Amino acid sequence: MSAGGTGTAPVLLERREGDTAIITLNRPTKGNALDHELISALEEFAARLQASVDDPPHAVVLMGAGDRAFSAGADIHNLVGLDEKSATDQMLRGQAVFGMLEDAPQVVIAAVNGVALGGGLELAMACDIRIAAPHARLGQPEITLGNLPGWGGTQRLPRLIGEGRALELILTGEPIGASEAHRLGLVNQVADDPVSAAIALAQRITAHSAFAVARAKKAVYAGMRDGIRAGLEIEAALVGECAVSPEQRAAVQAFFDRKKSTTTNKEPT
Ligand SMILES: CCCCCCCCCCCCC[C@H](O)CC(=O)SCCNC(=O)CCNC(=O)[C@H](O)C(C)(C)COP(=O)(O)OP(=O)(O)OC[C@H]1O[C@@H](n2cnc3c(N)ncnc32)[C@H](O)[C@@H]1OP(=O)(O)O
Repeated sequence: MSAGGTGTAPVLLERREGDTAIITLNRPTKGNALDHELISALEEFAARLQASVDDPPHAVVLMGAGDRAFSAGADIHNLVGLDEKSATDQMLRGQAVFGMLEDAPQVVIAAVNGVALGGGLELAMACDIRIAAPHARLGQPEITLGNLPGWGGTQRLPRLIGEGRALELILTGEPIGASEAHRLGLVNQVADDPVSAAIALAQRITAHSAFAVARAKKAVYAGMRDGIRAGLEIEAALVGECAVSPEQRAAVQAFFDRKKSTTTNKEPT
C-alpha cells in the first residue's frame, strides 16, 4: 500500500482474511487523520475494487490503526491557507473518493475502533455498515472550527439518523458515544472487538453471490439518491440481471437438491 513518505510506514495497510480485505488507516500518532497522502491511498484502493483484478476481495473491512481512533477526520493542518476554490475542490475530491467506496461492488464495513470525527465519521458513513467499539465516539465537530462537514456528512448523516438528530450533531459539534450512535441507527452494532465482528459479518455476506450483493447495494443506494420511483425501476432491472445469472441458477438448484435430499432422508426405514 501507499508508502508513508521517505521510509516511513505506509499510510494505508491491507491484509486479507479469506475473501475479505482488511484496510487499516495507518497514521496512529495523528489520530489516523486523513491527509492528502491517505486520501490518495484510499482513492487508489477504491479504484482497485471496481477494476477486474485477479482474486478481488468480496468484502472490505476498514479500520484505524491503534485503539484510540478510527479517524479523527481531515488533517486540520491541510485546512490552513486554503482559498475558496481550493477548499471546494478538496471537498469535491474527498467526496468523490468516499463515493467510490459507496459505489464499490463489495460490502464495505467500517470497524469504528475509536473516535470517528469529522471526515472520519464521513468516511465511516460512506461505508455500508458500521460496527463500533464501546469506547468509540462519533461526531461532526466542524462547526467548532468555523465550518461544516464537507465530505458528505450533511447528506449521509440525515439519511441515517433523521434531519433533526443530524442537525443537533452538526450544529453543536458534540460527539456521541457508541451506544447512543447505535440507538440512533448510526452504527449497526456495538462490539468489544469491532474488527472481528466486522470480519464475521463480512463472512456471512460473502457466503452469498457477489453478483447479487453488488446489485443489492446498487438498488438500495439508487433509491436513496434518486427517489423511490427511480429506485423501484432500478431494483426491477437488477433483479432481472440476477435472474439470468449462473449464481442464481446454481443457488436455486441447490435449494431443490436440498429439498430432494431432505425428502430422501424422510423415507420410512
Ligand atoms: C481531498 C484531499 C484533502 C486531504 C486533506 C484535507 C484538506 C482539506 C479538506 C478538508 C475537508 C474536510 C471535511 C471534513 O468534514 C472536515 C474535518 O474533518 S475537520 C477535522 C475534524 N476533526 C476534529 O476536529 C478532531 C480533532 N482532534 C481531536 O479532537 C483530538 O485530537 C482527538 C481526536 C479527540 C484525540 O484527542 P487526544 O487523545 O487528546 O489526542 P491529541 O489531541 O493529542 O491528538 C494526538 C495527535 O493527533 C493529532 N491530531 C488529532 N486529530 C487531528 C486532525 N484532525 N488533524 C491533524 N492532526 C490531528 C494531534 O494534533 C496530535 O498530534 P501531535 O500534537 O502529538 O503531533
